[in-house]
Amino acid sequence: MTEPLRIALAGLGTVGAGVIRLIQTNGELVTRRAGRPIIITAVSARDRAKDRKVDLAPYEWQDDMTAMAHRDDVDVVVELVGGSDGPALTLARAAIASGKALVTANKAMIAHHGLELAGMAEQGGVALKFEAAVAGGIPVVKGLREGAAANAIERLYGILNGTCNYILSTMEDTGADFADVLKEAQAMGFAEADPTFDIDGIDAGHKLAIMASLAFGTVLDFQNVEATGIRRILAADIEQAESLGYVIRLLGMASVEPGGSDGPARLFQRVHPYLVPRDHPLAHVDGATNAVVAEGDFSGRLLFQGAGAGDGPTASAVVADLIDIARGDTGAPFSIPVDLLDAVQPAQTGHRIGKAYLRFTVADRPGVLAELAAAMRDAGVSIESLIQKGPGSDGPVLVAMVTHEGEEACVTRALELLAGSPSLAAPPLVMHILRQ
Ligand SMILES: NC(=O)c1ccc[n+]([C@@H]2O[C@H](COP(=O)([O-])OP(=O)(O)OC[C@H]3O[C@@H](n4cnc5c(N)ncnc54)[C@H](O)[C@@H]3O)[C@@H](O)[C@H]2O)c1
Ligand SMILES: N[C@@H](CCO)C(=O)O
Ligand code: NA
Repeated sequence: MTEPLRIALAGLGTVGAGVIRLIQTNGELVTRRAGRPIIITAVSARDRAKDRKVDLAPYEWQDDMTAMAHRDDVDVVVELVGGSDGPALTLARAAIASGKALVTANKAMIAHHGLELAGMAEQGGVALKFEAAVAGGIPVVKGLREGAAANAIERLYGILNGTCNYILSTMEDTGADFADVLKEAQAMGFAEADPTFDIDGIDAGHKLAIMASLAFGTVLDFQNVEATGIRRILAADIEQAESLGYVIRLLGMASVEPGGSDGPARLFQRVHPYLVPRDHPLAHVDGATNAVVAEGDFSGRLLFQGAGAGDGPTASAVVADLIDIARGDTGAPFSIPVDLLDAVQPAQTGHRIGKAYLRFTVADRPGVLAELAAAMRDAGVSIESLIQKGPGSDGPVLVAMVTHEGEEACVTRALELLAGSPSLAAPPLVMHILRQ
């Protein structure tokens, strides 16, 4: 029999326990596909006594997880601890430095330190794999790195955070407000340890930055992802978007803008709540599901959809990476060797053309609509449709507008003109509209 691939598992929470369950359940199938057995030699987590509903008896327990990086009976370290820095990063560096392959589900660590780790892995001739880090069980890293590798990717976008999608689609179905549904989403177990990472778009930003590097061959640049989350979305926004023919989804969106005579190419990366036309496939992605669209110049539109989180789907991605390693894949983790990735500046967004949804919370008195309209006129924003919805008493009313296509800078200018106006009872909300 061929030599087994021996792995050490650090972190036995949702994903770690899922990996053990998968290997115990599908071991034979995994061996046949990998061409050799994948066996767990050692495991490590914070609390040895905890009941994880999986049998840990066959594996050696190791209190010091970093020591797993130095064991002679380990070929691959699987990091399922989490956190961009701290023990996860220490372990990852130690594992690669001592010639082990590394598999991780840790998008925060890869978004912050992925290129450093990939550079170390390339130099050491070992694999670094992170399929589980981006959209959980959906094989989107493989999709971009392998399946779509022959294409220039023109645009990449998608629903990258299950918690936010669950919140938005539940608000849509039930009319409930954000705060109530957030509590439900946390109880579902998808939310990050710090749920602000989910609802402020940071988690989606981690995933977008990783995918953008894979898709465009650019230096991974999480710091320049422009991220806005979903905290300020009201049930009324969802209702008004619906009456205008849209649903609201938190999307990550990335593209490379060609340089031309204006200078070198630039990388656009944005996480933002978008209005998605009801006939677009992403409008039908509900609950905690993720979906990624990659537009290749030869492949056309590719849509990857499935569970972006949860023990089973995420374990499926981790073990798929282990199977690749067992088969001998030690290719560049980001598809192109780190030294050859293009270093690009972040895009300027003011000149981007698109439609926007603007929501104003205004005092219910004469002249307010005229004031909004005048600001739009003076900033060169053309309004396609407008809905006014009020409480029917003296309270503030909501005015929602969809603009015609125009430069984002014009919308920004209109909001500047209205800043500080006593007519506004709350800061306006702007959402972009997805271009088909
Ligand atoms: N849960 C999901 O659905 C999901 C999906 C995709 C990616 N991920 C990523 O997978 C990783 C693990 O997520 P999870 O949901 O399984 O987390 P979890 O909190 O359920 O488990 C974390 C595990 O790491 C251990 N751990 C934490 N800090 C430690 C320390 N200092 N020393 C030793 N052990 C320590 C804990 O004891 C626990 O066993 C994270 O990077 C997460 O972002 C999770
Ligand atoms: N918190 C993440 C987990 C999967 O990465 C989500 O809600 O999508
Ligand atoms: Na994935």
